[in-house]
Formats: sequence, structure tokens, C-alpha cells
Amino acid sequence: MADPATAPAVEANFDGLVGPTHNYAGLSFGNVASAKNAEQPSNPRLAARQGLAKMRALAAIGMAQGVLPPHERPHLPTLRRLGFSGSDAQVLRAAQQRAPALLAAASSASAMWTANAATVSPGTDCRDGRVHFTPANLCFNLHRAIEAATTARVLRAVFADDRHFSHHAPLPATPALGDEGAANHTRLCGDYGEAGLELFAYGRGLPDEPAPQRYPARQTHLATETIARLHGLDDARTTHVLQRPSVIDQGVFHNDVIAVGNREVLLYHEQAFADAAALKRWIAAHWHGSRVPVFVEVRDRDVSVEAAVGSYLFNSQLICPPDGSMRLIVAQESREHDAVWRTIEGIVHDQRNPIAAVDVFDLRQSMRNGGGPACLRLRVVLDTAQRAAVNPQCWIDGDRAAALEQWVDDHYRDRLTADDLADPQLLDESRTALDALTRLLGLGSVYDFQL
Ligand SMILES: NCCC[C@H](NC(=O)CCC(=O)O)C(=O)O
Repeated sequence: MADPATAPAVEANFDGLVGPTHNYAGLSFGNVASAKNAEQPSNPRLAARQGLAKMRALAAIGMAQGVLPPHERPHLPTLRRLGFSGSDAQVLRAAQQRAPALLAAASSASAMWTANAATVSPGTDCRDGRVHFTPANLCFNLHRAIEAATTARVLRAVFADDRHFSHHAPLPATPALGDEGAANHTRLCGDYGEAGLELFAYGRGLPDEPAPQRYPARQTHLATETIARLHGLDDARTTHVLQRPSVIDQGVFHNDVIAVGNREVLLYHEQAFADAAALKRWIAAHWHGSRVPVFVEVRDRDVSVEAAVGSYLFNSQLICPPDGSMRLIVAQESREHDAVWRTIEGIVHDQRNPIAAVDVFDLRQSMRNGGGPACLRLRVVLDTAQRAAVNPQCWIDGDRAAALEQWVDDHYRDRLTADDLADPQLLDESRTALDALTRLLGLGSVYDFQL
């Protein structure tokens, strides 16, 4: 590792490892891909391998790349809480017969999308200098709401040192405080170690603000304000912006489907925000960073909202490897869409922004549930001391990637349908796999079946 006295702060990416029950259940109303692919057979092994390939590649170019474990699924404590009893096998069978939707919700591998695991503020933005985490309550969907308790335990196991890390409880799980985590949160700065501007996007705000008509707005203004207060952010460097309701109605269920920020760059679709011009003015007026802010606005006539939702162009990762250059990490679907790919090439060639390269990844298994490159990762800015305090076994390098690939090959199926979710054998396989994983990642006991 570089000399601690001079090493700059980094933006680490913690990707969610896809779990053994990855499947397509059509659980997310307002998420176009989830609805479209409902009841298709899935391939959990391939899904986990695709995610690991991205982690491996980013680690290989010098990114600080971490991993967060999948959750225990099917989640028997949820099914028991909902009135199913007897042996595990009896619970699964009864749930399948009497409430298949509940079995599907209790079986989703949705914790893979760690952009929704929590909102994270870097220490330099927070009053007490620690990195602050608030796990998302994800209360809009049952299959996601059951993630919060395990996520809270996992984050404490990975970021354990309370001299460096501060963990808040998820917000009360009620519609008025709906919170979907970092997918609606962007931070802009000069260098990662400088104090930055924190932008929180929300879809449901004050009663007099416009709201979507067709699809739900999952993120609330009350939640974003509460998180900013809990994290001890400076009001002068924090803003809360309304998503344009019409884009939510076209499938933009999280803001990271239509905008992405990194360091000094904000890349967004012209319709992403209710008032993009006001947001740009606010950023310019409050900016203190060592670089000037750069706005890359994609016009509707170049990429329609429908094309943005179909290709996940804005769900790309914008990253800076250690040499300080900037590159886009896009899903294969962006490569395959002519207008989107032309736009990406235009951005990469345009000298007015620092984005200089693009890498394409096949993440199709996740994309079919509406999760692209950016959904799969939680960003955590860390200075040298904070980085050294992270659970060391959760960092990815070539060896750990190889160990996890082997683990996937040992434990995962390559085909799963709704019928399989009640198979007691799948539950056993999943628990055996996760028990081995907690040892591999040095996490201690984080799952209900281990407690
Ligand atoms: N950030 C991407 C999140 C995608 C996630 N999809 C899902 O949960 C689909 C699951 C299913 O339909 O089987 C969601 O909508 O919250």
C-alpha cells in the first residue's frame, strides 16, 4: 500500500455478491425489466460469475474493490413471522401453496444491488470526521424491506472500527420515510479527500410538489433530510432535488437509472431532475473543490428516456483509477443500442469532460431484474486510515476473486425457476454456501441461521 502520509483518499466500490437464489419473480412494480422478465428461468451461477468478473477487472486496474455477501434466502424467519409453521420444509411447502408471492419475496437475491444497501457519507463531509452509514429501509417492497436488518449487521462486520465508522439504524419503515439508499445520492468533489457537495434526489416530496401518476416514487424528501441530519452534513454543502415525475413514470425507479456523478463530473439525462438548471446553479454557487464542476447533459433527442431505461446508460459506473483518469463502466446493453453507443463515444471523445475511456461488461443476469453496473456497487470514500480499518478479507484481489469463483462453482445452481424456491434442498445449499462464505470473508455470524 502507498505511503500512508501521502496516499490520497480513494473511492472504494463494494459490490454485492449475487446469492444462490437469484431469480426472476417480477416483484418490483415500476421497474420495467423486473416486470418484463418475470417467471423466466434464471442462472444464479452465471449471475454471480458476471458480478465477480466486474469486481476482478476493477481490482486489476488498481481500484479499491470490496465485496458484500448475499443474504440468507429463502428467509425462513420472514415466512414464520407471516404465519407459516412446522419444519423448514413444511414452511416452504405451505408458503408455495398458499402464498407464492410471499415465498418469492422471501427468496429474492435482491441484496446484490448494494447501491440500495445504505447511504454513505465520507468522513470529510461529516461533522465528526467519521464515515457515516444509514442502511436503507427499502420499505416500498417486501422483498427489499427484509434486507435492512441483515445489511445493518453486514456493514458493522465489514466496517467495524467505531473510531472510523458510524452506523445508524435504518429509518422507521413507513411510507413517509421511504429510503432506497445510495442509488438516490451523489457526491461531487475536487478530490475524494476534499469536502464535497452531497446531492440527494427524491421522488416524493412536499404535498404541493408534483408526483408520478403511474409508478411509485420510492425515495422521500423526509428520508433524505433525515439522513443528512444524522450524518452531520453541512447544510451549505447539501441539497435535496426532486426527480422529474414523468421519468419515474417511464421506469426510472431510482435516480441512478438517469444520472451518475463522480468526483467533479455529473452525467445526467436532461429530464432527470425537475429543475436541472437550478441544480447546476446551486452546485456552481456552493463549489469549493480543487477542480471545476463539469456537467455532461445528454439530450432527449440523442437518447430518449425509454432508451436510457432500456440500455442503463446512466447506470454506468464513473470511476477514477489511481492515475486520476476517468472511465465509464457500462453494461453490454449500452454497447448494443446504436444511439446510446454513439452518445458514449461522443462523451469519451469530447475533450471538455475528463471521461476518457469506456469498458463494457456482460451483466445480463442482473440487468434482467433492472440492476446495472452502478446498482451492483456501494461507494465508500476512505482515507488511508479508514481504508486500513476495513475488514481485510472483504477486499478483492486476484486470489480472493479466484476463491470466490470456486466457491460459486461449488455451491450454485445454473438454473432456477419459481417451482424450485420451495425445494428444501435449495435452502440447505444456500445455508451451506453462506456459512462457508462468512469464513472466507471473516465476517463472523451475520445470518439469522447462524445467530
Ligand atoms: N438498483 C437496482 C434494483 C433492482 C431491484 N430489482 C428487483 O428487486 C427485482 C426482483 C424481481 O423482480 O425478482 C429493485 O427494483 O429494487
